[in-house]
Amino acid sequence: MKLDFAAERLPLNDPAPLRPGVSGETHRLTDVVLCAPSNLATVPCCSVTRESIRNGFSVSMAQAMAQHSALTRTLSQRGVRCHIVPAHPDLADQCFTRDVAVTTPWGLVGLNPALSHRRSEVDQMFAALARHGVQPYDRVVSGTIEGGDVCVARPGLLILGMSGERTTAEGASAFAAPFEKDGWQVLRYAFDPHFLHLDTMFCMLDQDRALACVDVLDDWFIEAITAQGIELIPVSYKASRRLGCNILSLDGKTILMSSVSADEGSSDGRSVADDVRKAGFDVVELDISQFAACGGGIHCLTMPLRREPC
Ligand SMILES: NC(=[NH2+])NCCC[C@H](N)C(=O)O
Repeated sequence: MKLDFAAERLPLNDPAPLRPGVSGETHRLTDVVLCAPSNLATVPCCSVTRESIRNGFSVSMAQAMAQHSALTRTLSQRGVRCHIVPAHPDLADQCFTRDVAVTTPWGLVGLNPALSHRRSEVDQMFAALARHGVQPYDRVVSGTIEGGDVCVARPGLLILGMSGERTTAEGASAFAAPFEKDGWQVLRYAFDPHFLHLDTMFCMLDQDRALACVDVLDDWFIEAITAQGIELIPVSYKASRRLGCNILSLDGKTILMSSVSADEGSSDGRSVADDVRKAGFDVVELDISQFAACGGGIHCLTMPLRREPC
């Protein structure tokens, strides 16, 4: 079934149009924005994709479309409304909707991607949203910032990654301003551009637990997170490179994650999914190998538009 952007959910005369709002990464997800990978290609703009190219990988469009459909179907089956942005032929990374906008407690904020080939993705998403009455609340125009570096962890705590290449200190500050004004604590984490985005190394599972690639995260960051009462479930570097850390929490209980197998780099012969299951979560594993080879996982493929409570 082809899902048009919000078509069935947001009739023009809808008395209660969708109000974007997210105040925590693990509140119940009701609405999410995706974009089909119709034009997915290996752009050598991150370390993982460059490795794929070196290894002779090229995208199988049939597999990418099938994997993305399975993701959309899984979300729909779990009661999440999927809003699909039309794919533009010039935008090879457009399926990674996470990076171009972030929903905050006050509404949708357009970001300022660092890479020129990703900049117009913001306009594409906003045009699709506008056709259904959803308007952005703000847009970052100073510095650069990409959504993979933004973790609205839980009410009162915002975590921002800054590699200096994708997200700069200036972009992070511009995004953080309304949070700081509202009294949120903002944790800024600077790391090497090799790791691309914060969400390749750190993702919230529920209010008090997160997956974390402790091998590569700085000690001070691990301590700062732990001091927040957030327990870390470790993910190996190899598994996080396969986007094993890059998960989507549907409600703090159900986790959509990649089926990275144990021999692709998990500790003690267990997969990351095994560890998350053991911690008591309901895990749904999906094959996203085509996207992982292009540097993005399930967190990158999904841009939450509303979570409740928000
Ligand atoms: N949130 C993320 N980690 N997104 C991954 C984006 C991957 C994409 N190839 C890029 O380099 O921009």
